Amino acid sequence: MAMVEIRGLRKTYDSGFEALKGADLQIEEGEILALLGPNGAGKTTLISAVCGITMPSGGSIRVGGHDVVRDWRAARDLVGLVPQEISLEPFEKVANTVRFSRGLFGKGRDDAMIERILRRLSLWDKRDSPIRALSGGMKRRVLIAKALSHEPRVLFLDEPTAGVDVELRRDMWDIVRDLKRDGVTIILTTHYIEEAEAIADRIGVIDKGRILLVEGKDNLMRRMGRKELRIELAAPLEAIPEALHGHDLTLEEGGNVLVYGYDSTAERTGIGRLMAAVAGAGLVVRDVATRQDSLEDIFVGLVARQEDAA
Ligand SMILES: Nc1ncnc2c1ncn2[C@@H]1O[C@H](COP(=O)(O)OP(=O)(O)OP(=O)(O)O)[C@@H](O)[C@H]1O
Repeated sequence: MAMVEIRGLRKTYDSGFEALKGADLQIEEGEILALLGPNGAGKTTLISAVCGITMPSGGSIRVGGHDVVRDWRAARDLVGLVPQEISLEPFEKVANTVRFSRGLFGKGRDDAMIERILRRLSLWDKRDSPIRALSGGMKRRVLIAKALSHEPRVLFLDEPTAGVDVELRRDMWDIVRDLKRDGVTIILTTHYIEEAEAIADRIGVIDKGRILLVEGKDNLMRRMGRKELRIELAAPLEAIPEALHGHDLTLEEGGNVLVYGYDSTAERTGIGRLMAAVAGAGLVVRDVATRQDSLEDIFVGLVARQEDAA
């Protein structure tokens, strides 16, 4: 059974704006899913619907088998949310605010548990500091601690690293990986392809209220990863010589580089034939390099294709 099961999810806001247009998504227990999409794609709306903050207009959502509308209390119990915006009580102390969050879920006081969470997030030394005395990075950690305070099985992180520096971003990634090791299912939204590439098991791409694709990260890169062979020439060419016209080539960098696009998973890439033809045409090769599409290229391609189809 999937830990989170979203079927045909629609959300039309009171303004009449359709933020989700029938989204389907299944998230397995213990995986890290990165939901990638541009501004306004519907990421926050989707998370809010799963967490019971936004009422869906149609479709269904189950968490751990519990319907988030009919059986909201059981569903909500399983879910922790780290919101995008930092909203914390400035004068409250770190440990108290986390303890309070746990209480909101009707869970009994458990100081050992709170200590474990604070230690894991390197907040233990700050437990008696008022929130306002913390750095931005520490505040983000407090948000995570609060979300973990009732021991959820599923954690949503809404753009956890928006606007944070590289070091803190890497810290966040370590925290997320650590939680996964404990078996927590993690869904994070992000604008950063680098982030999805670094920590996700699977990647979902959402745009204009629709999930365009969900696929294993490695698979996605392999399936869609076109490769390029770049042949640097000793002398620039004005045009591609006739002898090479049968190959799928373009001339770049002022005629100094011949670029050959190929599918690296194909049985025959055509590289051997091409290199023989290049030598046969009397061209002197200075260097050869290959380049693979990044997730960024794939993502841009997907969104553009959807726009073409609309
Ligand atoms: N309460 C609301 N009333 C009307 N429209 C809304 C409301 N909340 C969000 N929207 C609209 O729904 C669309 C999706 O918003 P959402 O916040 O889910 O996107 P997002 O993918 O999280 O974007 P971002 O990356 O900018 O956070 C946007 O066009 C937004 O303006």
